[in-house]
Amino acid sequence: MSPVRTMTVAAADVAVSSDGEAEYSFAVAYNGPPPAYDLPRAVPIAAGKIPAAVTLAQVPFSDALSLPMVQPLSKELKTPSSEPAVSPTSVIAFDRSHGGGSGRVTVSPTSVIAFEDAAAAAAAEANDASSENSFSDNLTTRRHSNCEKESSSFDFNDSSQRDYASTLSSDYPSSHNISPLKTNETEPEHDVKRAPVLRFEEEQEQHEAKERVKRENVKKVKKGSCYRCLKGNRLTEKEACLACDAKYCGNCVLRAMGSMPEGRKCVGCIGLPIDEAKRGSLGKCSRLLKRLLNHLEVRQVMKAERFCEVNQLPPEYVCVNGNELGFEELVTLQSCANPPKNLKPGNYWYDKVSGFWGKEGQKPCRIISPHLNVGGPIKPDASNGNTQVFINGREITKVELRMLQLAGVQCAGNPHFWVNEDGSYQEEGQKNTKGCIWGKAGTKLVCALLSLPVPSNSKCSSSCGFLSSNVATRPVPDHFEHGIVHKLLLLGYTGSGTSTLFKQAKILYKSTPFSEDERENIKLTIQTNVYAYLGILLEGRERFEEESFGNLKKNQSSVLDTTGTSPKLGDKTIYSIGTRLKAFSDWLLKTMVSGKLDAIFPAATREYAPLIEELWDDAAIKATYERRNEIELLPSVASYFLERAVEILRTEYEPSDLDILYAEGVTSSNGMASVEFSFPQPAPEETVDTADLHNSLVRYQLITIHARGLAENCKWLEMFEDVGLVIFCVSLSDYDQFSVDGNGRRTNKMISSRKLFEAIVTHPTFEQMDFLLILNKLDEFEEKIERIPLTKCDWLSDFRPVISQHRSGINSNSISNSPSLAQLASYYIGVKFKRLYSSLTGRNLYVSLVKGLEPDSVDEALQYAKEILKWNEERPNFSLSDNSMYSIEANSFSH
Ligand SMILES: Nc1nc2c(ncn2[C@@H]2O[C@H](COP(=O)(O)OP(=O)(O)OP(=O)(O)O)[C@@H](O)[C@H]2O)c(=O)[nH]1
Ligand SMILES: [Mg+2]
Repeated sequence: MSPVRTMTVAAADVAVSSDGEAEYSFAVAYNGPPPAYDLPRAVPIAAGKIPAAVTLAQVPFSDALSLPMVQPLSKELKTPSSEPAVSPTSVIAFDRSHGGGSGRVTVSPTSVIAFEDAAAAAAAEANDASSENSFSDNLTTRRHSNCEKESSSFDFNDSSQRDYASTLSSDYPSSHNISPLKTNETEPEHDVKRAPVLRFEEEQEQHEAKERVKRENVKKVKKGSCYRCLKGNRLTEKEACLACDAKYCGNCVLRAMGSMPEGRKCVGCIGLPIDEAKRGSLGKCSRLLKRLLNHLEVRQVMKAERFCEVNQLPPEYVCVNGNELGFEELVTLQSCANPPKNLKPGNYWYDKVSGFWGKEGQKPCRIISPHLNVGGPIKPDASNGNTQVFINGREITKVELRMLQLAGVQCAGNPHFWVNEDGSYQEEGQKNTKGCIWGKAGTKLVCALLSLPVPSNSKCSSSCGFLSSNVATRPVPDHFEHGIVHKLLLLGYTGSGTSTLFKQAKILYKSTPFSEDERENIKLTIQTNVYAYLGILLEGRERFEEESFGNLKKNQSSVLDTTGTSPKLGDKTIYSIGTRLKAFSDWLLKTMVSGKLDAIFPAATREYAPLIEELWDDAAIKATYERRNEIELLPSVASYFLERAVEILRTEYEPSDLDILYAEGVTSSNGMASVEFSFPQPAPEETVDTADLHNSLVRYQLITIHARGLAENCKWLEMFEDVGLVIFCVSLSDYDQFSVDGNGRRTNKMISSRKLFEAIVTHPTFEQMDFLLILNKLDEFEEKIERIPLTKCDWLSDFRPVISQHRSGINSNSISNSPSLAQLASYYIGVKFKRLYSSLTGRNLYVSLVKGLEPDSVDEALQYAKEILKWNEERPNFSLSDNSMYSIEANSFSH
């Protein structure tokens, strides 16, 4: 018997004759090379004469050899309207003689499966009620998808094929549990009464083929539209089939999915395994379904989805320590106290002593229940470690070694450790426990940063008794344990704005950006800062006072020159203050010089706060503040705080989010900080694609390291080999700023920034990593560039902007159309960095222009980072042409 090829119907027309009976005709569109023989023809037949097959009774798989058959109905099929629970599903067999004789079309009997429950019947009724329109709609839908499918599944050139069968699946439950079709070799022409013989051979392969075809279809429907009605767009709320990912809008989902005996699957996918990528969403009902079904139905469908047999993970898909699991092992693994969550098919390693669990060849991703009898013995190279340090017989990875070192475990001399489930460890062959890896405060945080798992319960803390600090006992989010978080590493030269961006991310994406404790600490930092700003202002006052005296003296001598008399020198200028304030000023400046401001001020606030009001009201301070632009050391942000100095320096002051954003020095005490978040979901009233919803659940971890930490030979950076994207921040307004090193050498800050950038992008850890350059402080830059030329910085000395006449005022109406000087200059700087990056790495740099103090601007930049990560995943699908987004020039800018 020749193999049977499934062919799809390319076009179907439906007409209703005058007597109310539907007439059907089918045609196959073929766009391939001209065949050497006559093509088969589709002959219109009367729908009423199509015999239908009844439901194939539950045929046990083991009975497959008995070749179950769909029996032809003894009576003729009624029209859909008269018999709603039975709908026509046509099978067309093309019978072509060997050697390319004239094609004949055989329309073979229809297979029909009755609905299994009332809900499905109701759905069918609803379908019928919508009468011809919806029915022809459905056909049109299929016509669209099938037209595309045809070219790949129909091969006219294969002359060995004799029979071609095409199933046209209906909206009603249909051929899904009538397994692969095999028709008799020779079908009598127009024999509409004989049933095809159905076999269960190669069921698995056929299912897979069917699934493949469906997936192909899924790809071909216009993006965003419903797979049934072809209407809607990306924003239309939809439900996706768990098996083939076909997406249906609210109007179509119940018709497409019927009673959902296996959860959310199209009727045609019932019996098919789910797409493993969707395993995590099993049993998680969408808003759309909740609206369409009542509470009880939702529960039933979700329960079926989670527990029905066909949706379970096949045990043999999971391989632990080199052994495929058996059914019992899988049950053991999944039902233990602390199972690997969202277990997917794959190869894993499992350290039965400590409970460490990971993907084969990778670092551990979770700590599960120990001592489970699953899989074989662990192999030394299970995680592909190369450190010569072993834990329970497995050579650990570099990142684990780093974690052990940070946890204070002595790792010199290539030790072999025996680590127990509670984290206590000893060297192999020795009796004494040396300590507990979870013992050191902060180990868990380090693990979080390194994407290493931590124990999910407090067992280790109680047994080791070491964990006392806040950090160590803070619950570590679940996703850290799963390692499904995208890491973004934020770096930049001192003062570039990394902390500001970091805080913006917290404020933008966290519901509680700062805890009470953090706010209390930040309050003290802000108050200390304000005293420091006051100190700088008072220092400026002294300078201005001296200058005034100098000027006065000069004036007096010139008066003396002309008059010959010596007028009495006044002992006051506009910048002079009274003795009380002078004493305070002297003391404050002395404290600042000694570097003890931090230590003294939080405590001294209560004592000195009353003086501040007096100080701020003083005319000399007001006059000094007027000239604040001349005080170099006073940061621009100081005015924000100084203008509210009295309020801020009161003990009852509580910083707002904006205060925290503007505050300097609040991000990290030890040079490193991290925050994890998801990009917010769209507002509930907006309807969204489930893919967008999924996106909004993806977790991101933004990690920042202070430039100081980077200076120490970038040694921190080795820990970040699994970062998805490095965000490097440069302050645009640094181009005219200079820093002075210990030897008194002045270096332009933009050049220092560039040097750090060079060191980071050429660091071995980041060899293959993408970089997003954030050109920050655009607001400051826009204002500054009008006053100070970019050429102040040697590196930027070849900036020759072409200023259009429009901009220079000849046609003031067109100003908005021509780029501003700031735009030209910022693009120029971006391109300078792009060229530098490209020359160092051969790759292209993404650039974003940002105003760090504006939330929307930072949001845009971080969303851009998210897109870059997404592109990275999809990159194999992009062609890297000159026009692509990876181009070196300005087209990978975002602002
Ligand atoms: N005008 C303006 N000021 C900004 C912007 N971004 C940051 N700043 C200010 O620049 C100063 C330095 O910003 P930070 O975020 O502390 O910079 P940093 O890189 O963390 O600096 P260090 O931690 O001191 O190395 C702060 O006063 C910020 O308020 C911006 O886009 N525009
Ligand atoms: Mg900082």
